[in-house]
Amino acid sequence: MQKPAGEPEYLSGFGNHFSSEAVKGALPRDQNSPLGCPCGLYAEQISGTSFTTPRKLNQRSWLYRIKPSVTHKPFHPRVPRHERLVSEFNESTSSATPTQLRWKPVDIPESPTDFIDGLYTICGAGSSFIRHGYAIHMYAANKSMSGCAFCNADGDFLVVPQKGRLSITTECGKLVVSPGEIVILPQGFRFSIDLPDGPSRGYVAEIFGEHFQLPDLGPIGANGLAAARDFLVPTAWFEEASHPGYTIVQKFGGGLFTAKQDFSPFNVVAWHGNYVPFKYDLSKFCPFNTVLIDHGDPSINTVLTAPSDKPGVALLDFVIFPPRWLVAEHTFRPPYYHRNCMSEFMGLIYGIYEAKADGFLPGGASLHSCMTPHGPDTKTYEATIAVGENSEPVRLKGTMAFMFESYLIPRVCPWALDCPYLDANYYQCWIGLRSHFSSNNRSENGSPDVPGTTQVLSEDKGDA
Ligand SMILES: O=C(O)Cc1cc(O)ccc1O
Ligand SMILES: [Fe+2]
Repeated sequence: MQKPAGEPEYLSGFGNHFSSEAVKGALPRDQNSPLGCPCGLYAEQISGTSFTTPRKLNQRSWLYRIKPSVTHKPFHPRVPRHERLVSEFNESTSSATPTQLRWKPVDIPESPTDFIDGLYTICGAGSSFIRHGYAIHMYAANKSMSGCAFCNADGDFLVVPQKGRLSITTECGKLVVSPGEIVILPQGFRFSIDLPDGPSRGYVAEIFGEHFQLPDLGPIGANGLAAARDFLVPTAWFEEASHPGYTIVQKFGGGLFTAKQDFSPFNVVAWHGNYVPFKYDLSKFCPFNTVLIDHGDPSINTVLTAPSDKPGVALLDFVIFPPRWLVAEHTFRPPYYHRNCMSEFMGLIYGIYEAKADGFLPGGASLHSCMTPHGPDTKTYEATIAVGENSEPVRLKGTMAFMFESYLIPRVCPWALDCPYLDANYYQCWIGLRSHFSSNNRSENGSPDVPGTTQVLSEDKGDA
């Protein structure tokens, strides 16, 4: 159990089978569904995987609640319609473009806007109906949700706040999530988001038909990257008072539906299981990197991965670029120029991203789709070359960028392509890259005098 200052109580661990009770004795001890539950509660199971999913992947929880979720009036399409949420990506909802795209941070709306109304889809692939694919959304909001809870039947949300804390009430209890932390809100859980700091902005990856896992560590060994014990899960919390006209807002196939009930859905007195919302503080990440030469692939910084059916190929990886030491010798240290069969959506939580001297701002975003060339901008390239061979170890400080990377190629929503925040001049950041080619200069760094390089190489050979 942990209780950071000003926060609710949490349980810790990743993939554990947790138990929590807000009233002692409320959790049935010997079975899941007794004829009469302790304290007169109703037993209700929430399944995050099919009943027959293999045990090591199976996720479900048992909630013991004052009234069951089913006690509500019928669902109706929400009026007015939310025009900018998409969960099926095809010609009618979105378009394909290989162009490098970059967005400036959006302004926080002036009119009252809660998390639901402030959420809008940028891009995605596949479909929530066939349980395969993902959507990338962003949100900009200024007001707490009131008298309503959100429930996403389509997929799991991975929320990356960039500005403003999220105080989230879930059926399992409360989570306070600050910029620099992330939260997973699994498919089907009801939650309500308060904004204790007012203006709030951030990013959301939604995955269909999968759940996030910790990546395998391979030769890294048993420790490193995100540690299981740093994932925090809420403890049971409930409200009992009647709530006439309480609204459940259900996202179902990208559309929003509402249903009325006369009580709060946060009426779970006790629960147990392994299907739970959780948060993670990115500053706890233990990065690994090259200690001699070259720039490692970004997969080394994977926090969570949602696998596809193909080994090593992600439906969606969540990768971060945290503060760390850059020490590589005779190496171009920023990210290399590249084209990738995977598609890369990036965001910046704070600071400056190592591949972009300017234009990629906190709260902004970029999309480099399948095989679209990208890499450091001209300023970053020139500055790196100017420092040259004798670069000392450098500590990247005060920065947190991230990437959602997928093997499915995203289609982009029309409002994301038409909006004033799209940086029409993005391509200009590379146009200044000049040719340094000279057939007379064959030294590896393109410079005739390379202090130290030859000596270090021959010392290495001598040791072997
Ligand atoms: O494109 C990017 O900025 C993301 C990225 C970072 C990196 O260090 C290596 C490869 C890569 O795609
Ligand atoms: Fe990249």
